[in-house]
Amino acid sequence: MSSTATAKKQQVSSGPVLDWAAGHGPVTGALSATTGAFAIATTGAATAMPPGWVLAAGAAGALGHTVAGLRIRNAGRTLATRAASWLVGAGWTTWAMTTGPLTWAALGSLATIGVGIGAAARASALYEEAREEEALAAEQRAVALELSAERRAIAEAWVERIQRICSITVRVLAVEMWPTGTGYSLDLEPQGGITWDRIAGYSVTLSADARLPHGCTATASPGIHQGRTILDVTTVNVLKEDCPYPEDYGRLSVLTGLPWGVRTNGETVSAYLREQCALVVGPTGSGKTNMLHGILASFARADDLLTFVIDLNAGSAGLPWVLPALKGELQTADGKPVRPGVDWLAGTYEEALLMLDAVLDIGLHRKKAYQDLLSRANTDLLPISAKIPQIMLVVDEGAEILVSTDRQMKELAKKILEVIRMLRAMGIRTVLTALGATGSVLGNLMIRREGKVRVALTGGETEGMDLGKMFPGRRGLRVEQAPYKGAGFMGTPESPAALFKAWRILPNQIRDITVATSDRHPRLDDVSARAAGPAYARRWDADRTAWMLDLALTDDAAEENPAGSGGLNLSALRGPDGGQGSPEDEMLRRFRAEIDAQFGTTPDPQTTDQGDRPDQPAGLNLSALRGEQDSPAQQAALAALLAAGPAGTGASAIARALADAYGTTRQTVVGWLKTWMQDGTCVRVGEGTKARYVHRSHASGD
Ligand SMILES: Nc1ncnc2c1ncn2[C@@H]1O[C@H](COP(=O)(O)OP(=O)(O)OP(=O)(O)O)[C@@H](O)[C@H]1O
Repeated sequence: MSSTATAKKQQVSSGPVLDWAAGHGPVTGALSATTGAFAIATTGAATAMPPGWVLAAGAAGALGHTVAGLRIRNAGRTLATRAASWLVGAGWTTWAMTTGPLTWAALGSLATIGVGIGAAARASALYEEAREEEALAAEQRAVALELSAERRAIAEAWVERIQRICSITVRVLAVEMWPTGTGYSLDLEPQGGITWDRIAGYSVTLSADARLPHGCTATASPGIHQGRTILDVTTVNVLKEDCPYPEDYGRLSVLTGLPWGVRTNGETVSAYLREQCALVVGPTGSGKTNMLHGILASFARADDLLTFVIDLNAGSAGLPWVLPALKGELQTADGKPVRPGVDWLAGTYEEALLMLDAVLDIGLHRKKAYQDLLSRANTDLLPISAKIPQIMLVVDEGAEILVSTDRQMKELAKKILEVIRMLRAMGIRTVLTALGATGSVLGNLMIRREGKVRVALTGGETEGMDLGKMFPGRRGLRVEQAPYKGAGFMGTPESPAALFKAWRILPNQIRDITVATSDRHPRLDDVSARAAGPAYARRWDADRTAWMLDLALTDDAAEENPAGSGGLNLSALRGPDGGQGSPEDEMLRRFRAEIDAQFGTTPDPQTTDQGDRPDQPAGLNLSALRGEQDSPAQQAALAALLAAGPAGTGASAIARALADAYGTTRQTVVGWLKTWMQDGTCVRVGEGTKARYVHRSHASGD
């Protein structure tokens, strides 16, 4: 008894060993069947295997495949083809075993059977495929039928409603259900040359007639051409819910749009500010400050924007973006200090004036200095990039500054308007906020013309909220449609004014974004930094940022000691005799030293031989806050200065002396020397490259 036959018998009876549903292509299937049959026939003939066994195995094979085929719902003809292949194969094997498999007749008929099985398998595979596709298509047809029944019902209802209420006959060309499930859009063709604004005028009545829930609207806007209208119908009030600021802090660009919130259909609404200025109106409590943080977040995420903020209300709009970094509370993943999320923050009139003068100087200088670049690029718009960043000037309650009658405010207003009027091409744009959309704010031609990105946060407030003036030509917008904090209307040249919700952004997200975007902020290009001069370079100096820390200290002190007699005392803000610093002092000192070393935007003039004059500083230089005398390196520097005697010494010589022991850079020594000069510890003799520093104990004797 041959072992092959036994094995085959075992396989047939043991069932699970064979996978009857195992896939074979027509060619491999036919090959496998014929070679298998031939092998069994030759072995069977040689070992005198009873031919009946092969027939039994063939019948079992046919049965197994039929059962498996039924299970996966193969077509009848596929089952028949498979079963027939098994039976024909088994029949040939039985015949060949009795008559001898190695004859021309046996081999020829086996080849013919192989070709036959292949062809039949191919035909049944094609048939199965076609069957599957047809089943799928039928399923889709059923879904589409159901959907189109719903769409048809919507279309019919709106054709009837518009006819009844507006007396306008419309044809509905399409109904698109929003993927968010919060409404749908109708593509309408009003008959008789009627335009979209006629339907828009009936928006409120149409919404009421459609029994839309509160906060939902039917808003008409222009379609693909003048004879078409899009009617957006919201059926779920998404404005009521909080929309948290998305956790993706990915890279943005002013050229590709800055997302500021979401529409009622869940789509993101973006501002394109390369050429446009923006106006954000919101009465107290409407969520304006929150929205401003969302805007600053979008600017921080862009790698071709630098943000300058003016907030005369104690800088509160910009402080959350600056203070945590300035106080050294933040660190990047690799332990580096973090750059503030805005590049310049002015909280006082004087600082705002400095900033505006610098911005105007930058703009005017860019016009001259980039002439070549503009002609090479064949454009009159400065090509903005990470190398030549756009400056976004954000002025909180700026619209109120523009209409103020106060002398100082008028001075600022004049400069803000100059920026808006003259510096579009040179990549300087503004975002102004206002408490109300009143005639006095929107009466300004410059704002109307240049500030077409407009946001009105209503918070349900109707006073001073003239939506008609804010979004001229856009009918059917009513304050009552958005009575929620952070909700309102936003319109841009690209996206007509409609309801939207500003993302809710929390302080910890501001900190996270500050960290995540720290190494993404561009540097002010050299041309601009030179034009802006010391006003820009020294924007983080102690005397100019003291107010921020004072505010923080006042807050901390108030918390710790209501009487106001305690609290933190940062040695950076003290005189040299201030004594030991707290851990906060140390952190501040380290932050300033590192940020000076890493983020110098332009060379600090005191680090160049000729520029050793305090009246010509440049670069992000926080050294003025380095007043502490408690670091060993600084003590060593002081000792070197003393040791130099009346002849004095230079910053380079001191840095060289300290380099090995402390790794101190020349820039750091320059900072110490400057502080010592200011507090009288040393004096400078000589100018330019001949400048030497002499300790006061030697200088006074002369
Ligand atoms: N987009 C928003 N989503 C949800 N809630 C918001 C949103 N914006 C603001 N709020 C809520 O409204 C409150 C007031 O917001 P915000 O301080 O931004 O208003 P404001 O208009 O600047 O008011 P004020 O001028 O008094 O500061 C917030 O504390 C928050 O609870």
